[in-house]
Amino acid sequence: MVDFGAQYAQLIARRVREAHVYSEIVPHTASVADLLAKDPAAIILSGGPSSVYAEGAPSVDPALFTAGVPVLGICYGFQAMAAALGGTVAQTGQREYGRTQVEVAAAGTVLGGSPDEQTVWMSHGDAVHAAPEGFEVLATSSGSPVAAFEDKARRLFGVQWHPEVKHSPLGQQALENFLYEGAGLTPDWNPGNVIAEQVAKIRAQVGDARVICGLSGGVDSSVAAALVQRAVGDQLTCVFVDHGLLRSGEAEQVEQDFVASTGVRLKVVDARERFLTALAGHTDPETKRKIIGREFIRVFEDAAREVVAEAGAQGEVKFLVQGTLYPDVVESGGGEGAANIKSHHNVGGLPDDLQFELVEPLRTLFKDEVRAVGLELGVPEVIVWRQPFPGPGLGIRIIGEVTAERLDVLRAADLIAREELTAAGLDREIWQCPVVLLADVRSVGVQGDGRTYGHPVVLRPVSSEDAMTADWTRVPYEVLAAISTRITNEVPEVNRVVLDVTSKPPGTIEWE
Ligand SMILES: Nc1ncnc2c1ncn2[C@@H]1O[C@H](COP(=O)(O)OP(=O)(O)OP(=O)(O)O)[C@@H](O)[C@H]1O
Ligand SMILES: O=c1[nH]c(=O)c2[nH+]cn([C@@H]3O[C@H](COP(=O)(O)O)[C@@H](O)[C@H]3O)c2[nH]1
Ligand SMILES: NC(=O)CC[C@H](N)C(=O)O
Ligand SMILES: [Mg+2]
Repeated sequence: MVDFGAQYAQLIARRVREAHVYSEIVPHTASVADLLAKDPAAIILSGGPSSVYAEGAPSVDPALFTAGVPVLGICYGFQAMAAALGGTVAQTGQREYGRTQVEVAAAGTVLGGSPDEQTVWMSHGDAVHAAPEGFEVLATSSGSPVAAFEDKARRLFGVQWHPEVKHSPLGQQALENFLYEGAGLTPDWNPGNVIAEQVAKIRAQVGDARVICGLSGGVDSSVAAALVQRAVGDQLTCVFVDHGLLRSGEAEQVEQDFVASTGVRLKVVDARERFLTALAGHTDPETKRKIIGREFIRVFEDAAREVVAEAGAQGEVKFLVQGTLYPDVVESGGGEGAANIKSHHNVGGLPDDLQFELVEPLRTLFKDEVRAVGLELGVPEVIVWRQPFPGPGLGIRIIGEVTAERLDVLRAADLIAREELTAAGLDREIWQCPVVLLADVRSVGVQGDGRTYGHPVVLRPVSSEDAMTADWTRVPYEVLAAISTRITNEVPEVNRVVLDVTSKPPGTIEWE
């Protein structure tokens, strides 16, 4: 898989794993000779943020297409293939983000088994206007005159959409068509045991040193902690930071669920003052994220010193375990040439003077893979199926400055939304439902015959498999009504509840 700076690079690699074919990711800067030296049975060109016709945009050496290796281009990779072989790529003026219908004129190889029309997930502004000579156009959409093509003789294939995302229902089938039919591969590779592999790696990295783990009680850090515990046992101390940006009841719940079920040593740090002070006066989302990332590390440093002192030992804790997943890395701009969408506190938000060596056994995985590992490790279902909650917490759900009063307002509204969604039995169906306080926006209302001038909150229920793409959840009207009524009745500062009906892309899940 050649990575052109795709948000979805690991996702493609992962879908190939699911198809029982081994895959490796290489940066687009690798030469054709380097690529061919790996003796690939097939090559996939990923999407990416550039426009092929822009100056300095990564291009594909046409020699790649005469090497006799089957190639599938996806989005940018599709456009780059078209441009390299003499087709035309330009802006259509009609951008396509999210759910899109494509008309399938001919199934060809990759679209084998497709109906005449299929739903796909798109994310592009450029389009292929004319396919290169020798290519058959397989599909079109309203914004993509050429949405898929192939040259069967040369075994070159391309699609404008993203078959690797779950929101393209026939996407996996298209990838498998390419791998099995287009490239003639046999699905005979099996993922090595992630657990055994990671346990061995952790032991090799850590040796007999002391380790701390940032534990939020969420899925990722719980599974990471369980892996590290299996690897190095009681060399591990978990550190839970109460930064004041947590939801109602969260700190208590973490102590209860996690410690009770795992017996891991847990240190709880009350850092509420520290975070609030550091965040005072800041409104820019990236600034807030970086402050939060920095403060987390400063708290971990203090905690590490205490862990050593409490054990009556000498020296320092060198290793910090984090439950970092691949989406955190790529959204922070950590993929090969990938754009920085938002700096996740645990990756892009880390301070430059970080002294810890990181232990991140889940760094190339996605949430659903992590859940599977968690279940296999015996992590309890209440934890494995917990909805994600971002490390920066309510700090990135208050649009504007974060203050203690605003946090109280948001916590109250968030608790009501969670209670009603749980009562309606929607917890598994909904991936997560951020409640966002538009703290600098006010609107006029009337309550008890009096005028109010309060704040709106936004409900952002989304469904997703891995947070890379998402759609807004069609929550039944009665449930929305119950949430709205309760919030406006019970939270005096809020006089309006609105629903976010944006998919990802173009939106992200969190507002900041
Ligand atoms: N309150 C916290 N205290 C200590 N560490 C934290 C806290 N919040 C987040 N972290 C660290 O940051 C990492 C990333 O946070 P993130 O929210 O992505 O993962 P998670 O909380 O473990 O899982 P989930 O995505 O299910 O919420 C965590 O795995 C954990 O190591
Ligand atoms: O630990 C985290 N630290 C962060 O800085 C962060 N930002 C977003 N998220 C979570 O990541 C997923 C994707 O979020 P977005 O669509 O908003 O980018 C969603 O599940 C978000 O809740 C974070 N998690
Ligand atoms: N997701 C992509 O690969 C996008 C390709 C290109 N940047 C476009 O907008 O068309
Ligand atoms: Mg979390």
